[in-house]
Amino acid sequence: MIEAVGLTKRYGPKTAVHNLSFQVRPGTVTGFLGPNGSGKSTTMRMILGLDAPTAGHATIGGRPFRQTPNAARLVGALLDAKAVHGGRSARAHLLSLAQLSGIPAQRVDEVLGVVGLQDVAHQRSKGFSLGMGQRLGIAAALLGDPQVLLFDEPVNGLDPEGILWVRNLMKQLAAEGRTVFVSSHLMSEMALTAEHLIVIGRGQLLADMAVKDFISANSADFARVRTPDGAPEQREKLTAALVEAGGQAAPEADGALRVTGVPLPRISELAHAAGVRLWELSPHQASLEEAYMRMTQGAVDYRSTADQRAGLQPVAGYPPQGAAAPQGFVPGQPGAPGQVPLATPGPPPHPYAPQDPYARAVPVPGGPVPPQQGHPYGAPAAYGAPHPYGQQPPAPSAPYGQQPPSPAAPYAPAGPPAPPAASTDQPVPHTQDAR
Ligand SMILES: Nc1ncnc2c1ncn2[C@@H]1O[C@H](COP(=O)(O)OP(=O)(O)OP(=O)(O)O)[C@@H](O)[C@H]1O
Repeated sequence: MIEAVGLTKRYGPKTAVHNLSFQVRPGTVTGFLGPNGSGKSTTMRMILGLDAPTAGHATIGGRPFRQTPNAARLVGALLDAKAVHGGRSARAHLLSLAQLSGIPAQRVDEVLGVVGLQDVAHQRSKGFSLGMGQRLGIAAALLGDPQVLLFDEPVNGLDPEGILWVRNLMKQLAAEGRTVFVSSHLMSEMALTAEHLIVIGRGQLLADMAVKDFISANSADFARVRTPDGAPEQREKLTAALVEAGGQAAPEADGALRVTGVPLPRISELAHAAGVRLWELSPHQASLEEAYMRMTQGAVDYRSTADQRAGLQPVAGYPPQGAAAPQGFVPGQPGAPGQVPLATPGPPPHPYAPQDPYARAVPVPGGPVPPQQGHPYGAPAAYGAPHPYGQQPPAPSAPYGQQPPSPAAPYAPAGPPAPPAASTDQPVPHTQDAR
């Protein structure tokens, strides 16, 4: 388990993290969310002993990282995919990490296969693309078969197949009882991956709760109701009945009604009583993205403005920015675990456009998991389409990826170095993790 208690970090006048307390428990994927500059990386660095807190402390398994014997073997982390010696091959990089922690070379080849880099294992990492670098960083994090894993933006730069693979990897690692703490800006991905969320804004805790609770606490569900086209009087009749019943009915662009404040069965009864036929009556739940946007509106430091010269306009359907924006965060009021410090009581007005394009991204904890495809982490067989290797500069690192061999998974003595892989245009498959 990871625990932060009153964690605070100041850089001169800048308070990056303020009085942050939370726990990350084993067995579930915990998402770490927050706007740019909110302090996620700083928090992870303090957990890993890379930055000293100004106040408070963080522990992993009950001890500060730096005071844990062989701490580097307890934790695997991907913090900065660029922190790697670009002149080394992927295999040499992992081998050096493994040797520092007494991990057999065989494990290096295993994790190279797990992340789908086996065919480029002997290429210098400075020629790796962003996504390949991420894969190398994930390989380093897995190297020691650690019980605690921290990933800072692990899907950054990955192709769709890679994103799916990382999603299944995180879930599988958590299902094995490990502690998995992962930051991401991809809300739809977090909704599919994490069961629990820790959300921060301007260094302070905004929420510490289950994904489903976070969504229901920060969004307003609604029903879409559609009466027959070409019969506006039907819609008006129903609107009047809904309002009389205490609900709200707002017209949508396509002629449907967005109804709040009246449960679905009651809408049906009201329509029946008014003699109004319905073409549609469907429930809609807000997405994690909507809930997140609503909560963090007041804690966003960096906002875009419309480019007047280019004639660009803000994206339709997104909430107004500035003073009129819904305020989900009260500056100066640190949140308590599980607390949602909304500035205004009750569900705030829905800031989004009538359509709800994200409704299907709503997480269903305990719901169906994408099908496994022969890989313990559910990775599809292929790394992806033929990859333009060597297009991008840097590659990753994960200084804490090392761990001792598990007693249950004895490693064979290191064998001779694998021969350089033949060049291929074929997708590179992930292989099974032989732990
Ligand atoms: N070494 C440093 N010196 C001074 N300020 C720093 C330092 N590291 C981080 N900060 C500041 O602390 C704040 C939090 O930064 P941090 O990188 O932790 O945010 P983040 O949530 O990870 O952001 P992002 O989502 O953009 O990666 C920022 O304002 C940043 O400028």
